Amino acid sequence: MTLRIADTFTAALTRLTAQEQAAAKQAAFDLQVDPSAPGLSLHRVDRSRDRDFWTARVTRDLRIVLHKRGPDTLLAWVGHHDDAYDWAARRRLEVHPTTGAAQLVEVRERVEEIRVHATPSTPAAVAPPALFARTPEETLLRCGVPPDWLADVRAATEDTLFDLTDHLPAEAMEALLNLAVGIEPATPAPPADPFAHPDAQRRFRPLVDEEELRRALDAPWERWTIFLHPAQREFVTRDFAGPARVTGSAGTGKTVVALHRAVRLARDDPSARVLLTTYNALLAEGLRRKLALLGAPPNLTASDLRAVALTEHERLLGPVRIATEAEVHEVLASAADGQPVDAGFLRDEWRLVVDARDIRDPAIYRDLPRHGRKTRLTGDRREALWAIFDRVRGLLAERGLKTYAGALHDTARALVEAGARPFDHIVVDEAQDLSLAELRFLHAACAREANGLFFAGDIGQRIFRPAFAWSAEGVEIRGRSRSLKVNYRTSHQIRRRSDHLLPARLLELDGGEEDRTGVQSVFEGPAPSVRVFQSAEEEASAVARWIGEAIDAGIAPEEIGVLVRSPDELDRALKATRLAGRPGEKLVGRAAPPSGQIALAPMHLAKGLEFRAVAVMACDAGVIPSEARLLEANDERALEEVYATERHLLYVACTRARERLMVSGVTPVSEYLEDLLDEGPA
Ligand SMILES: Nc1ncnc2c1ncn2[C@@H]1O[C@H](COP(=O)(O)OP(=O)(O)OP(=O)(O)O)[C@@H](O)[C@H]1O
Repeated sequence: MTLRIADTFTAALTRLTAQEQAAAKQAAFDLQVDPSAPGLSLHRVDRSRDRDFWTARVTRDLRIVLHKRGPDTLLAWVGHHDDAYDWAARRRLEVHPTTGAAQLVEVRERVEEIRVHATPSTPAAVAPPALFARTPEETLLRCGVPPDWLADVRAATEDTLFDLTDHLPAEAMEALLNLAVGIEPATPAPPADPFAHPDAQRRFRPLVDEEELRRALDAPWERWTIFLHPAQREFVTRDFAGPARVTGSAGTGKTVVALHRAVRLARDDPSARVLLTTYNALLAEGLRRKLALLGAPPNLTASDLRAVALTEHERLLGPVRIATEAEVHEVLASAADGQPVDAGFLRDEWRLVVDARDIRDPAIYRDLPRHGRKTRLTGDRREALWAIFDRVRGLLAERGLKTYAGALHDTARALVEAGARPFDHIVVDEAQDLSLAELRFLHAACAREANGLFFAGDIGQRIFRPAFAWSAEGVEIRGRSRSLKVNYRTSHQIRRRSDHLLPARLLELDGGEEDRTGVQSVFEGPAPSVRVFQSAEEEASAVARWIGEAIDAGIAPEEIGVLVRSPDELDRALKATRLAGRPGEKLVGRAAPPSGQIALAPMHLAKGLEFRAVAVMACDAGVIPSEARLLEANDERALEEVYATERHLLYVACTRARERLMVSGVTPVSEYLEDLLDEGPA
């Protein structure tokens, strides 16, 4: 027997109470062991056109809907008795005549309430045109639209297309959204096995053993644990001859790819040492939590980069103490004592050039092309500066200190010299924020070229580290980098508005270009609210009202986040939540939102989190972009960098929202709000 689980089953399971879920899971296990066990009292659903639908008894009132054909059993749905029979009566499992994919299709004539044809709020004179009125039928069929639904699709306008979301198979809906923006459906040859079609693989997953069934049922709301998009699956399973990368805007499932790929590599070769890593400890903790849902094999380590690097340093070079930022500043000041050099310039020159690139030779410093640093330096000036940097290294060594970048460079060198590369495969999440030293370390730590380094990241979300050309470090991903285009996290409305913050194309220093267009969200929600207030009090009251509305709409406090630019604005967030009668909890230095409470967080900490509702507040001029950072910028290039990363930060904050987003500030507001205020074309 082949037992499969449908995504409709996991979705239905999440709608049950915890007690009902436990009972349903037990029944699913019983079914896997013996689908004809008498306790399940199987009944055929006589009202269904599809004679292969059955129900299995879970409790007096709960039923699992099964589809049984030949040796195949599909867990299709679960719910209360009458709902279960109704659900099955309205469905058919069929093979799409054009794509050849297995589909659970809603029977058109049984759907009474479909609004597609009705446009009561729009007078006929201004009714928007039907999107696919002239599209050939054959193209719609290639999208996977079930033949019964062709007429509805033809009648759909921009305003009504999303009404079809609950009725059409998800893959057909996505293909239509693509078609609406000019992307033709891909047409793989129909497979011999309808369940082997990439569209079907997203909806039906064979369960090989009890362990897999347990994992699928333990976290049914995390649908990514079982149902991957074909583009995601490709990144997971594909073998690459060299370093490769998955990109994509916020919420397109890059982390999901990184997790599955790391697990896949570790399972394929139990003797391979696999590392899943990211740039900070909070994000690594998040990865470990998610990895637990996939059942990580023992040869897979998930850890933050700093911890991995310092462990390797200790193994090869002994323990190290990393200088704090204050210690580095102090050493720089002592080394420059008496010299006429600007402290800010010196710090940047050390941090962004000499230490970042591990320049140890004065001749190299003298001849260094100053990409990314616009200040011109004469030969004499470079010599004087070099003398200072030389003293800096001496002082650090005297004090038994290394900078983090310095420790990474030393470890990378030691790894190469010893030929002791600790990992066979390394998967890096949030790779846009890797520093040059970190990339060099990773390159040195990875033993294999094929399937060696794999990166997941979005250059539009680079918020911490300056950009640099990866190819100059021997990491050549060009030709092995592609982006994901389906957004699973944010509603169509929130994604579209947040996208206004970034250009449609982002350039990379290697000469690569990332095209951010053509992304589709899989669901709709209310339009984001972008507001400008006269005072902080007014803003706090409005955010409080907005929180109240979200809670009234059934969103739990822990599903709400209030994000601000920096810890300095957290009190404004706290005030708003107090006014809402739900004082939030500040999320400083923790990975997970507090249970039962609204999370208040600075934007930098929001990476890795997501909430059903997000208020991004206190976006005033001077707050974002941060005035302090702008004042610190020493040259035009540094200024551009501040503007870009602050913009990315706001983008990160807005895209943590799944369903509802409010963005606000007190006048004069941040210049970035202008972009968000503009609703753009619908
Ligand atoms: N195949 C899938 N099916 C259902 N949900 C998915 C799928 N892939 C991703 N998701 C969900 O989409 C959301 C975003 O996924 P993920 O965090 O991997 O995106 P990301 O591209 O890494 O985002 P960001 O760039 O913001 O870090 C998560 O809630 C995840 O559970």
